[in-house]
Amino acid sequence: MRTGAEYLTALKDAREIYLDGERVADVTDHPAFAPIAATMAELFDLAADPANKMTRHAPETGAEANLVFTIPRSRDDLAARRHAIETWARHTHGWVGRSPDHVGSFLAAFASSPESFTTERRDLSASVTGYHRRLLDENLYVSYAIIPPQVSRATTAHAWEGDFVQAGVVEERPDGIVVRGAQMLATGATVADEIFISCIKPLTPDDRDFAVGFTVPVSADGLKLYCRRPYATTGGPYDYPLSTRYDETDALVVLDDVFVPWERVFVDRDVDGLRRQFFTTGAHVLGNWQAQIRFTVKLRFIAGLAGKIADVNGVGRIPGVQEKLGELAGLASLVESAVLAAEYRAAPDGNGMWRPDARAVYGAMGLQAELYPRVLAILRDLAGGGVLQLPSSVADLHNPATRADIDRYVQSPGVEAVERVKLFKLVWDAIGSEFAGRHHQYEMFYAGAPFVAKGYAYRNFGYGQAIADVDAFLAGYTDTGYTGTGKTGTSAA
Ligand SMILES: Cc1cc2nc3c(=O)[nH]c(=O)nc-3n(C[C@H](O)[C@H](O)[C@H](O)COP(=O)(O)OP(=O)(O)OC[C@H]3O[C@@H](n4cnc5c(N)ncnc54)[C@H](O)[C@@H]3O)c2cc1C
Repeated sequence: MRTGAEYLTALKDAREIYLDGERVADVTDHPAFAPIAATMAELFDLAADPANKMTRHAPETGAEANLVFTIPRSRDDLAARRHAIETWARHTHGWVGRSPDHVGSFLAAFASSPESFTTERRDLSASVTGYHRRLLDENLYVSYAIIPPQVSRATTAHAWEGDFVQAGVVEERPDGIVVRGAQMLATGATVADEIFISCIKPLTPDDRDFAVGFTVPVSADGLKLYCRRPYATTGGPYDYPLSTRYDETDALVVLDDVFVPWERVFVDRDVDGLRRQFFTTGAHVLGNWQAQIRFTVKLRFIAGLAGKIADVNGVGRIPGVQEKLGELAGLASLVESAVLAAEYRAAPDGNGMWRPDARAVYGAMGLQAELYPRVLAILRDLAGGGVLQLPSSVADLHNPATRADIDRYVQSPGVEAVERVKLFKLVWDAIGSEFAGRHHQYEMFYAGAPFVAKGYAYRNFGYGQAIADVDAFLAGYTDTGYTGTGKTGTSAA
């Protein structure tokens, strides 16, 4: 199994990353990227340690592989997968959204359904299964960019001014395709091995050239990453304990005529193929189950922060405060329950891949855009001004001239200043720093805009059965009395 050190060595390649108008020479020693690269390396080391039970035999390769990249073929496999995902998520307390298990889950599900990548025009099934074997063998970190750049949402790319703003095929060669254009928003790509580029937003037949799915090494010729402002450099670990460790960085991916060989192409100018890729294969539900497992861990951590603030501030016994903590506990438990319900109601699909229950996964995902802001609001409410009644940085604790005042005025019963300041700086990094603001946006948008996430919940709820139950009830009486035919008490299976 690939170790963290091996992963870090592999990042020292010719990747073209731009930050503040300059090209980044080496992500592993750049202050904006080295911390998250180190965190990802820790994840690979965790997976490689047999004590963590994160590997299992993969029939596709005949060797031990990282469990999070394998195809779940039984209920036990799903349970083991959840444990492995939790092990990684607990390491970052849920603050790293795009750890390698996210896109890895999509890729595993793709490979479970090779026929979804076969059309009369082209058979790309061997590309998908071959790439999955590489993922298992090489333990790769793949990130993705599957959303068109936010140019206009009034139309799709074919109607935009300028050719190939969204990534599309400009040329076909005997050995592959040449891709030009951009795609958003590749979280983690700066420190990934490879990027999966595709489009999950619905396209029209006129967008055929943009209907692609393929992987490229981050160091591919012509591939550029334009990063947003980094947060890892905001301050030190005491002042910004989350920013300095877990800033995944987000980047716009630009492809300047990047050549992609056929063995890396999964969907080639096939609008329906994109839907099959994400939905017929079960990739979307398996990948987003990972996201909800990770979210569960983060919510428990936030609940822990809230409970600790209440303790330190001496308000934990007040019924009104317990009500707020109770609401937070309820929200966290709801998501955890959805994760477990998805596993409990999982079933094998036609290819024998066990799919987490879509209603449970999408039910939680559909609520996330309201749930996360509510969770933050409760934490803000409990924190009060404590997150601002803080020294500007740890330097004030190190200066004897200021330390005495901080020791005297920024403490709580049984909690020395250095510990109280530490806690409240952590809380600020969760609710108020730029890192926190990005996380707020992330949880609302990572699976699509809120209206999109609710669309999944709507379509997978089983409204047909729910409406049929109401119809059956309505049929049980008329304006003259009971008909005797109405069934009550039916419920969706
Ligand atoms: C921090 C962060 C990390 C991300 N990481 C990744 C990643 O790793 N990989 C990746 O591929 N993507 C990633 N994304 C991108 C994410 O998938 C998109 O943000 C998401 O799909 C929504 O698209 P959009 O941002 O273009 O919003 P838009 O589609 O432009 O929507 C923005 C808003 O416009 C309104 N709106 C637009 N269209 C409609 C409509 N038809 N009906 C009703 N209202 C509408 C809604 O208010 C909507 O919320 C990330 C996003 C964020 C914020």
